[in-house]
Amino acid sequence: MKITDLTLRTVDMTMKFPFETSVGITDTREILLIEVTDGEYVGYGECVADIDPYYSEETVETAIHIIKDFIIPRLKGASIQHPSDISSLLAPIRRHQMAKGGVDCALWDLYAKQQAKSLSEVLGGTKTEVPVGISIGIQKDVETLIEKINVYVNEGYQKIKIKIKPGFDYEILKQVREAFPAVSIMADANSAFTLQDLELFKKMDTLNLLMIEQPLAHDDIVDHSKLQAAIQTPVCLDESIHSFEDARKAIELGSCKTINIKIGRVGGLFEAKQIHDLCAENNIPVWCGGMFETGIGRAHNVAISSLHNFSIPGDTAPSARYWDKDIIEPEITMSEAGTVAVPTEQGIGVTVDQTHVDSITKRLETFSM
Ligand SMILES: O=C(O)CCC(=O)c1ccccc1C(=O)O
Ligand SMILES: [Mg+2]
Repeated sequence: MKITDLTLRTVDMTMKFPFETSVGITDTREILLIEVTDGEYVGYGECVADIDPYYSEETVETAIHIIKDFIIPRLKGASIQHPSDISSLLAPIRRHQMAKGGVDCALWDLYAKQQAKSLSEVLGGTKTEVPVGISIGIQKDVETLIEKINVYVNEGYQKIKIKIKPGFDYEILKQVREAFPAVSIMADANSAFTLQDLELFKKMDTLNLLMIEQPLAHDDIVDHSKLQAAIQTPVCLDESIHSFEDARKAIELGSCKTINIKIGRVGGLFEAKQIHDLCAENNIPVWCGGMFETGIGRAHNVAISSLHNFSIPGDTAPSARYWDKDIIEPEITMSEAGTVAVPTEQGIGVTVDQTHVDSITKRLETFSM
């Protein structure tokens, strides 16, 4: 692969509404974008790190540091034949998955464009559209939550994910289930509970939830295996899984029955595909999580979701979910049936609105490769 330049760009974007999880509230984001070019094509990636270290130890600042001071020097000295080489090239850099993931995605997009293929095709995707779920932040009361769910169900979303935390948990989910007996409903705790809450999870176990996502500590697979043994509802791991090896161990321990694969959390598309394949071999369905991405990150999420074992609707809501104006055109839209089309154009299949991106750019630095 020919690469001539790599550009790091951060853009300031304000979400349509503050989004609360058990970790905190997100309303404005400084988002790190990675652009790689060979002089003819440009590949785009998005680093999903926040500006602060409360959800993840990585931040925009740490990612810029790791990319500038360690990843770029390794890329400069390497001969990359295929983007699947990047994962092993960057393996000596310990962790920093989100920094690696942004660069990895940009290089996969560039490669697909050089091959005149869609990213989905290069990854081995088989679907022409993917089912879409929606993630709903913690609301001020259950009435507000039910009102929002009613709107989203009517818009066609195929999975309703409800953020929970201590005090906004079983009773809320019970009333939601009573209001929507047939809707596919899941809960995401973002590690807000412990095994001391086992009785609470046994009560949730009566609500026919699709899954309970990351109920326990962000770095745990042992307590999750004890919880999964005690309840029928599938446990889904998100924050606990940073790599293929984490997934292998979690499966071996019985810590989960499904995995939320986030490209950025696991270090890029190759690792995400490896985890997808491992789960398929173990009859464990997967789905693609979201991190409030721009259309660039969402386009990567749609591409990876086209692989066959991404059989559960992902958090792949369209551009209008979070942004008054996305940085791509056309924006990602959802059909009335609750699906997003998998682009057939080259690479990620979306065009960056360069005028708009330039107008919201906060930081910009280009490195020759
Ligand atoms: O981007 C989306 O639509 C999903 C957002 C979401 O749920 C989320 C957003 C930020 C951090 C963690 C999570 C999560 O899935 O746990
Ligand atoms: Mg989650």
